[in-house]
Amino acid sequence: MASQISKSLLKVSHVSSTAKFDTARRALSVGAALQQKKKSLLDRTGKNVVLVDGVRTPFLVSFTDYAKMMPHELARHSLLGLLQKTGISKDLIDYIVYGTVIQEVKTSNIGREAALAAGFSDKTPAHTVTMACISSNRAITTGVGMIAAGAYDIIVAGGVEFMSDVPIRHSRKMRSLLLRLNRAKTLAQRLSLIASIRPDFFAPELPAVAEFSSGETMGHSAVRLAAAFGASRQEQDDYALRSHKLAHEAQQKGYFTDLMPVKVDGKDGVVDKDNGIRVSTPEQLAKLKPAFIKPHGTVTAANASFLTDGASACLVMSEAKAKELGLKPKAYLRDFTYVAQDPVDQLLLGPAYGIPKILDKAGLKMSDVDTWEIHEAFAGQILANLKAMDSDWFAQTYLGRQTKVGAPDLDKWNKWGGSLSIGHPFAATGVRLAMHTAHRLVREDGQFGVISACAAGGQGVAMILERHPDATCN
Ligand SMILES: CC(=O)SCCNC(=O)CCNC(=O)[C@H](O)C(C)(C)COP(=O)(O)OP(=O)(O)OC[C@H]1O[C@@H](n2cnc3c(N)ncnc32)[C@H](O)[C@@H]1OP(=O)(O)O
Repeated sequence: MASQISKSLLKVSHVSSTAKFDTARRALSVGAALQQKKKSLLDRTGKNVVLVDGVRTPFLVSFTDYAKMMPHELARHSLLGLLQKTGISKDLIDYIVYGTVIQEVKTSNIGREAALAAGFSDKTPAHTVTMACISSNRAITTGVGMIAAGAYDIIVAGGVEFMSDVPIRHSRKMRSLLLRLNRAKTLAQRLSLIASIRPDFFAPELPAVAEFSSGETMGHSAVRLAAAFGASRQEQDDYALRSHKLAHEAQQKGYFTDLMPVKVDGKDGVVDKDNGIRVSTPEQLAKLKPAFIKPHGTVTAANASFLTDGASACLVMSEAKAKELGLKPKAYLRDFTYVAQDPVDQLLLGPAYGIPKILDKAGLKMSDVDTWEIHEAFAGQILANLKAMDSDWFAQTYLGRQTKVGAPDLDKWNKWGGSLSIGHPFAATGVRLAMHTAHRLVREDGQFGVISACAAGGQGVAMILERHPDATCN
């Protein structure tokens, strides 16, 4: 199994640079229309909900060019970028659903603050969702639900994450003291409280990218998961290298058409590229020390997703509404499901549960899927999910199936890189997955794309997008 994956990875990085993309480009250049090879999927909503288009800011390694901004400002850029790209008037937007994971305390409903900052009417409601790394998937599917319920017609969904500035709290002892100090009625009470301060009160509480119920960091969990499924350090490094190579190639070819440049105050020019894509050599990767469990852990800074700043936004409505407005949708949002499992030993296995569930629900086979866009939290997590899906034991023990789900075709898997290379601003990633799916379906002349991601809390999402006949990859 291990060597099969490694061979496939090598094959993918070779194939991606040659015949397939050239064929896709030729097809595009002659304006080839969608040739549906398979039956269209059933519309479950009665509204034929479509993803009209979506954008994102460039994803930047934290503490780089966005470092002095606030998260709602970054989110504002994505909202304005979406209006600019689609040409839709902001007055037509009925509702905004926006994701974030690590909340800036001053802007707890960041969707609302970002909308106001972007000049949306104060009559446009907005709420913020949080579901860890799948928060913007949750925002999109909340929008689908609102449209299906007939509550609204036109929804903006998206997400932002800003790891360059996260809330750091005083210790519990200090917080308690400060709150009591605030309520003290006399000078004597105040002085007595101040006199009770001890040095350990000053130790701050730093946020960790960790699971609340177990206290374990995501990275630590990924090391254990990779070990449980026998994903070696070499395999993880190979996968990470593949991700960076494919992202670099896609970036060079100008495929990231969902990017909207950001002008950062006080800086010359604009930020117009993701800055975490870094193709290294296998030797450089092999030299890196374990990042989480020392000295034997297999997860390093290079085979883990890095802390990222970024925001995204997309436009969702019924197909009829898009037609009425003269908009050309990119994809149908055909189906979705959420899964949840043991947050300790199966924290990052969302795709292994979500993918078979959504395919069964939609009546599709693995071979019907033309593009896979799967969130890469860690290379070891991706390999563990692939191995779980290709295991009869996993299928029988955990999925209640007689036989394994099977291994997806890696020639169709994350062909423009993924979160390991492009970056992973937690709540913004879902829209990036959706837009890469929609655009790849056009470039690769496919019909169905599957998105899946794991999330803290042991949860996960899987979605099916179907290419829209009017779709372009711009
Ligand atoms: C559901 C979910 O999505 S869960 C996932 C949630 N995400 C996470 O948990 C984020 C995980 N990532 C992290 O916490 C951090 O990125 C870490 C801890 C892995 C690494 O952080 P840092 O140590 O600050 O990384 P840093 O960028 O300094 O890299 C460390 C070293 O690796 C090197 N390095 C990093 N990437 C690469 C690469 N692709 N190729 C070669 N070298 C690399 C750096 O150059 C650096 O080398 P140096 O020490 O000689 O300067």
